[in-house]
Amino acid sequence: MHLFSWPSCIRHRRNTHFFTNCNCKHSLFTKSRELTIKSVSIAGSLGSSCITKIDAYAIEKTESTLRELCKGHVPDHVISRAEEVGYVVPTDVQREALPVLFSGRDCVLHAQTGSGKTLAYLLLIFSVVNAKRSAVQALIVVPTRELGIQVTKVARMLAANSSELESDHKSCTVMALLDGGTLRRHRSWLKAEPPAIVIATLGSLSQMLDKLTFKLDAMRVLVIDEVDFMFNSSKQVSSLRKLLTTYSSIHMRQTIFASASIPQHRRFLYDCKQQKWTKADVVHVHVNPVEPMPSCLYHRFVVCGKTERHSTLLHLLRSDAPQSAIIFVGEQSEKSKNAGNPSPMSLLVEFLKTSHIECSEIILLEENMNFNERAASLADVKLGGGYLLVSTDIAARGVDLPETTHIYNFDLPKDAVNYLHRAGRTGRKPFSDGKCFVTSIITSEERFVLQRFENELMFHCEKLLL
Ligand SMILES: Nc1ncnc2c1ncn2[C@@H]1O[C@H](COP(=O)(O)OP(=O)(O)OP(=O)(O)O)[C@@H](O)[C@H]1O
Repeated sequence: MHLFSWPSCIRHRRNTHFFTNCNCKHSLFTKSRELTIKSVSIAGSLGSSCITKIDAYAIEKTESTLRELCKGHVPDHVISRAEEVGYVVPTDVQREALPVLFSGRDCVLHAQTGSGKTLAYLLLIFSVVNAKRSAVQALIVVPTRELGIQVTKVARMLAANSSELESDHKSCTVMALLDGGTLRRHRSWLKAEPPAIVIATLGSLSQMLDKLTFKLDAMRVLVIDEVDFMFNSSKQVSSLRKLLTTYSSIHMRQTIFASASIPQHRRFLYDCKQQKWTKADVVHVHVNPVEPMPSCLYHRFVVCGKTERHSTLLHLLRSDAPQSAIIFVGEQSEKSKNAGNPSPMSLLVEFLKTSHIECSEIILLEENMNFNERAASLADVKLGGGYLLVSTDIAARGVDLPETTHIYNFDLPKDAVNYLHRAGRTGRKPFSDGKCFVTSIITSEERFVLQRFENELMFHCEKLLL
């Protein structure tokens, strides 16, 4: 055990909490209970002498590999597929969650954006489903079609036969049942040869369940991704409760909730047990509770007048010269729509296109596009090369574009949770220490809003002078 010398203000350690004798009332939390200290930061109001970020030290941590973690649980060909695409070393949430998941316990995966929660629950699913069984055995529910397309892609990649050696192996079938799809084809597929794994948006799933064309009696794993969003969006919450308590029972399934943000998580865990959304012994795997956002993110803000937002953004794009960036724009108000005004998105894209910025591709993604246009937009982004994605918050949850290095809040998000998820669209390379930038363009009246986000999410936002 090689403990390095803690700052003098650290008085002593009890279990996994550190107490200080500073009068600035802050305390230091380790990241997890195995005394593994990867990087901890001092939370709370800090006296200047103590602002130190204690650098990464692993105490007694022998790095395990994904293959070792999954041994005896996940079929070898699935692990080989994961290794082929670079998933060799587990991320923190995978290292902490997989042993709990393989034990069969219900689990709430609560870890930063881009930390690998998707792979964690997919590996669990592949350890449970039997490809030879013709029945839906695992169901993953997602809030948006875009996230559903992405999770389906990873699931199908893991399910594919990696080489001829496994050609006798029947690979798991994966169905995407997403809003905007023609459910007729899905109905015949479900009747003929039910897939082992289904990824669904709640709207499409509810339609199929209500029409009894979708049977859950063989379901062994139910995953609700972006769970806080699902419970908070009024359109979906009644269907979600029905799915959790009527269409299936907690005793017949392993339930997994995943999100990077679970506001008032103690209350949520209490509700999970009370409402019988999960079993009473559900495990809350909370990785890095003192840093809700990845430490590689560098937060900045620029103050400008209401009419200077476009020119300020243009200045930032020219000085940052990002190869791949996402610009988040607020949704158009109903009043503005009814007045027949052009959307802020289209005005901004028009401005950027006529400003000849050095960026190959300006791509638009917003709610009032139809599903095929939305899928085409994201497909354009994934084709490689640089991109400038201009989007509303539809791209804020779960969308995985690892090449993104810059996020611009052209309009501030409506709350801290949305700030966290927008910011989380960058910094998505788990083992890279590359810096990623989150820049907000605000008026002086909005400064207090951003300050509130800083307090809630415990981060510091640097003022940028152009
Ligand atoms: N073990 C791993 N090794 C290397 N890369 C990984 C590993 N696990 C996941 N990744 C990559 O990390 C990125 C983020 O993974 P993922 O989308 O699962 O994160 P997440 O926690 O679900 O994020 P969000 O909360 O934003 O949905 C993806 O590009 C994924 O390919």
